[in-house]
Amino acid sequence: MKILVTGGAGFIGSNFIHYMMEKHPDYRIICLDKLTYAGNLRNLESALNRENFRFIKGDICDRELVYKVFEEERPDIVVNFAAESHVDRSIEDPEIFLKTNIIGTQVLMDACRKYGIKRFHQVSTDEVYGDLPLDRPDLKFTEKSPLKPSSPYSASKASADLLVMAYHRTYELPVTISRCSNNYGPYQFPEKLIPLMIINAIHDRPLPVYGDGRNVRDWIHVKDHCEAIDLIIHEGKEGEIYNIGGENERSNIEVVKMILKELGKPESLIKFVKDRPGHDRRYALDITKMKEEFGWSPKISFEEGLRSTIKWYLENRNWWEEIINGEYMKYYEKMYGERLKE
Ligand SMILES: Cc1cn([C@H]2C[C@H](O)[C@@H](COP(=O)(O)OP(=O)(O)O[C@H]3O[C@H](C)C(=O)[C@H](O)[C@H]3O)O2)c(=O)[nH]c1=O
Repeated sequence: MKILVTGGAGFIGSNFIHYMMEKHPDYRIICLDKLTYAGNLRNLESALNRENFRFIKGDICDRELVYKVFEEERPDIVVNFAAESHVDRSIEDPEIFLKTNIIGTQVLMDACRKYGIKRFHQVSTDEVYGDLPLDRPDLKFTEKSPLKPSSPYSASKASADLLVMAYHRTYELPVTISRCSNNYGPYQFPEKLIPLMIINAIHDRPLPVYGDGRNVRDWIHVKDHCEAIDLIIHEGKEGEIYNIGGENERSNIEVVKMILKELGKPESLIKFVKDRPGHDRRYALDITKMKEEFGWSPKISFEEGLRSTIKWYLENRNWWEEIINGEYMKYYEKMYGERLKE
């Protein structure tokens, strides 16, 4: 089996490659990644010298390159992780989100049509459904919930999902889509809540919590997400959408306090800052379909997963010090400088 993993040098993509290499050592894995600010070849260090692994630097929007990769490798399965994924950045500058997340998906699917494929799997997000109110804990999104994205990022992912379903209906492309909740774990770029808070806390820097900190996210360890995708690409039904969630809803302030406690740092580091525009209140997924079709449910508890993630960041300082000593601090200053002064 040959699997083309796009965006495989990013957080979830690289975790997926590690998961697959261990689970299916006989598979050939080809990683196509543009190596944007969020991609890092160091995430793939242990895979790079394996014979059954090939890394190709490139953009999924580059039709010529994508067709060349298909011509050479003839993958059986494509798993599309390649995406611009940070909501705050999409609010600052939506254009690249539309290009990579929508046009890139189209180019990949055109290649799948041209060269033939057993499965095209689109990695999507629970954000396509929009948000839920805090005072209705009984409500959750199912795969049939309407799409109502709030940010340019989630609108781009929802658009791509629609395109994937259209390619299935019109061209009978064998597709599946998974919509996952908030991931955490090793190799996550420190612009996202959990790694940003861990790294700030280690440095005794203020922890910028948006708004009142009561927004709720459903957290899942990245390894549980990878396991679910592995099941869907092999056993999922063509044309189907699957919600993947952690059944682990937490307010942001609760998560931040857990991180501080684990690191032995004071809560006085918490600083409430100006809210994110259009900030989604609560995400919650109904994962009955994954449970009933595959007997899948998340295995890693949040307490255990968060502890091991904090340990990973403490033990891999070189990894993130290299990041924060680069362009990162410019981004940080732009996003948080003013807000932290207010
Ligand atoms: C970076 C940051 C975030 N937050 C809040 C904003 C959110 O309520 C929550 C998580 O934020 P983050 O940007 O880490 O993730 P989401 O906006 O929930 O979106 C994430 O989860 C979905 C499923 C994806 O699909 C996105 O790709 C992924 O980025 O913490 C703060 O309060 N302070 C901060 O400094």
